[in-house]
Amino acid sequence: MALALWKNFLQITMKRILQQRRLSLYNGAHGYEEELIKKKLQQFSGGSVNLVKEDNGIAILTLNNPKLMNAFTGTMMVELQERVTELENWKDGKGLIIHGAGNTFCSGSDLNVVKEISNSQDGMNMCMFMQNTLTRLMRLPLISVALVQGKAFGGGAELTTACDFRLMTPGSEIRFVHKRMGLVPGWGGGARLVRLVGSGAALQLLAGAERVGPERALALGLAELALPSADEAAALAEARAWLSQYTDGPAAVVRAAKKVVTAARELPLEDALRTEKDIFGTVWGGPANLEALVRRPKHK
Ligand SMILES: CCC(=O)SCCNC(=O)CCNC(=O)[C@H](O)C(C)(C)COP(=O)(O)OP(=O)(O)OC[C@H]1O[C@@H](n2cnc3c(N)ncnc32)[C@H](O)[C@@H]1OP(=O)(O)O
Repeated sequence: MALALWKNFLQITMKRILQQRRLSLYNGAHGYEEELIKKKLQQFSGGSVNLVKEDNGIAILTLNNPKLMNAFTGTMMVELQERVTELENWKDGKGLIIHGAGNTFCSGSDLNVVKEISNSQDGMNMCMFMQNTLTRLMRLPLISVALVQGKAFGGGAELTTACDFRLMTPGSEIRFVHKRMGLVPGWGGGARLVRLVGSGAALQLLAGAERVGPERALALGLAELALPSADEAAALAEARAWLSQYTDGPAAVVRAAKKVVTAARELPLEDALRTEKDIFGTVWGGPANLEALVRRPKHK
């Protein structure tokens, strides 16, 4: 009995590791040393990344380091990876809202950490670590929203681009300040920004380190909605209500919709079509489909 349980545990663990490898970009073959960089990042503690999974299938992920405008310390980078793993294993999940504590989003990586890992090996490993995490975040079968309150700067701006949607409160700003720090995006925010706003606008935002408020973000297609409330709790309630219109309904169907879009966004057409066929097979004749066939709703 104990042996069977142990074997089952090993199988589940192996499956999980393999799934994470598939969803990640970098492994040892790319010179990436995950354990090394995690050990290094653990040396720079402070703040936390908190996750609350609600019964309605929406999770709230809070970047919590308000003393430093929610800048990412080393331990927060590691915690973000852990929270993403938790979300990958949340089979009832449908939506995700990422926001910052203290009514501001995130001021990027903690500059104290940046200084300590400014050598090339640590920098490359940190870059691959964060790209892996944000790629897995982007590929979650959850509809994700960055609720931008206050400032989303540097790595914080990059994080917003790993979400499906960005909602901005009055007075908030997304700003790729990297150039002013002698940098370019390295957490995948450059590649994602070009796909969101096109190469011309992306170049202006990166090379000009331009401030993007709600109005301009809407015009660029960088944000989907300017929320009316600047108040922290009210804005979160508005974001939850906005997201609910898309997460309403059975988890299997909402998750399948996100998977179809992820495949179409990332794969060449023929591969995307085949993947779409496979995902279609998971809902065709499923409980929601059969129930709808009985109900025969009119889509007026
Ligand atoms: C991946 C690449 C990257 O992310 S590179 C990092 C890019 N980020 C930055 O350079 C942000 C630098 N910070 C700022 O420009 C300002 O602090 C901003 C965010 C505009 C906020 O200004 P303001 O509202 O006046 O607050 P403040 O400057 O007094 O900040 C409060 C305390 O927080 C700190 N803080 C802020 N951001 C960071 C950061 N990224 N790393 C470390 N500390 C940060 C400030 O230094 C300040 O701390 P203290 O009160 O002076 O001890």
